[in-house]
Amino acid sequence: MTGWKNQNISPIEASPEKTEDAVDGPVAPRASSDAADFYRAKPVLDRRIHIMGVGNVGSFVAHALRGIPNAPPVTLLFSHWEKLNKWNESSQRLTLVTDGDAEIHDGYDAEIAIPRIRFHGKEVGLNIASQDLTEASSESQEQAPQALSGESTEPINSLIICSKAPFVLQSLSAVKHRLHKDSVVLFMQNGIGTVEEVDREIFPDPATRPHYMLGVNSHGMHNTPDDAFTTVHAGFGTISLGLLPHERDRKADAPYEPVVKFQANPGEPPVYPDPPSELNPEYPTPATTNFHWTPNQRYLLRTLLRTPVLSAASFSPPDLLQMQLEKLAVNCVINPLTVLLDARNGSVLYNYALTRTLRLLLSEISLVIRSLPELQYIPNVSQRFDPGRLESKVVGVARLTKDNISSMLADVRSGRQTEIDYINGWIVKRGEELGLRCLCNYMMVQLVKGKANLVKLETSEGVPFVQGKRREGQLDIREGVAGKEKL
Ligand SMILES: CC(C)(CO)[C@@H](O)C(=O)[O-]
Repeated sequence: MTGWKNQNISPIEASPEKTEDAVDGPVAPRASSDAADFYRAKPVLDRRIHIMGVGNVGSFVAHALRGIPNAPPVTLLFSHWEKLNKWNESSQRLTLVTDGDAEIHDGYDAEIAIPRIRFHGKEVGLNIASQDLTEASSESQEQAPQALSGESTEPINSLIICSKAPFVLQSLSAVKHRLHKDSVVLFMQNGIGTVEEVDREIFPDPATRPHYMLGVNSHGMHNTPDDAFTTVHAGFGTISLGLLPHERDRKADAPYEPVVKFQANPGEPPVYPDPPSELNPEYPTPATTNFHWTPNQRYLLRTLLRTPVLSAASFSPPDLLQMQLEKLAVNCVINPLTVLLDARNGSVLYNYALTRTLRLLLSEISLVIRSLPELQYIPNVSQRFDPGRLESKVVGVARLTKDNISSMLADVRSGRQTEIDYINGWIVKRGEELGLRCLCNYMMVQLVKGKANLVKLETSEGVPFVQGKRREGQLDIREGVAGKEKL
């Protein structure tokens, strides 16, 4: 062990008042060390939490939040009138089924926020079929009304976005004018890469960009076929939470500085993990892992942490990133393989041909992750992301969830867009940036897309749609079967 610390510390670390505990703006003096006093120092004015993406994860979080003492007001943001109307006609309650017991929570508000279709970084309207996409110009974005009929224009201070990764941009487009620089957006998606897209396309100006948080979920949920507002909590997990540093505070690819884990004797210099033999001049200066929390971030974190069913815990940005990457590695193997095999998660076990396949994938994934500049000075990254250890992780999750249908297989079977671009696709993209060619992962991306296209074709082609009640011998066939002449 060596005493090592980069002399070129970032401005955040250099300013003592901006520690993890600092809040924006003037704060009342801390009269006591009581935690409640500390949190009361700058109360959050708006306790309302908006939840976008009312699928399994969104419903689970919304249900949990309304179950705590002094529950916050929760607004569900629906993306389709059909589902909102269904909600309005229902008892307006969410049900969570755990081990056969149903728990019902109510008191929700509901709003519509219609996803804006985007094409090449621009909003092009609401219905992709009605647009000439090749002629989509920048005008279409400027001319697009900010709020559509029925949509609210009230500011949103705390938003949890649970939409699937490919729909995050469309969904956020619908509320971007309601988010401001002090809002907090908590991202809860599988895969990686949505936040970078949101920065580029929705909030390109760091000065007006909201603050972000990230949630890595390992709870297993599924829906119930006959009730859109009932979710089954099938597997107990955790939600790891943390803030995503704002660009104002940290360069996106700056390595994180190792954190002092041990201080043998008070008063003696801290012991740092083994340093790199010398700092790589190609990387930006290491950034601190201590970032200040804004009042809205702090409020959202605190509320989620006091919601027992979520089993939420908070982590520093580099720890959270590593958890996200571990989950990504597991998803990179189980999700595409179960799609290609059209089989449950356990199918990747006890099959040596598949073990060889997953080892090829993991060797690329491990190399990309271990080469990420962000993790360069974090101790034990090589061991944590060693291909052998990742294989144990994959096998462990496949065993635990052996009877489950992976989320990607479920998407392909029902003709929905998959998250493959944010899973294996992210590995391919980061690999390219680092000069590493990930051919196996690239092939997985293409095979999954190919399989999804095939399923869509098979389910649409030549299948007559029967409308209404048939009398004997009578068959009504709807016009315009995909890929065919009109019948
Ligand atoms: C781990 C996993 C593959 C288990 O089903 C899950 O993350 C999923 O379905 O995406």
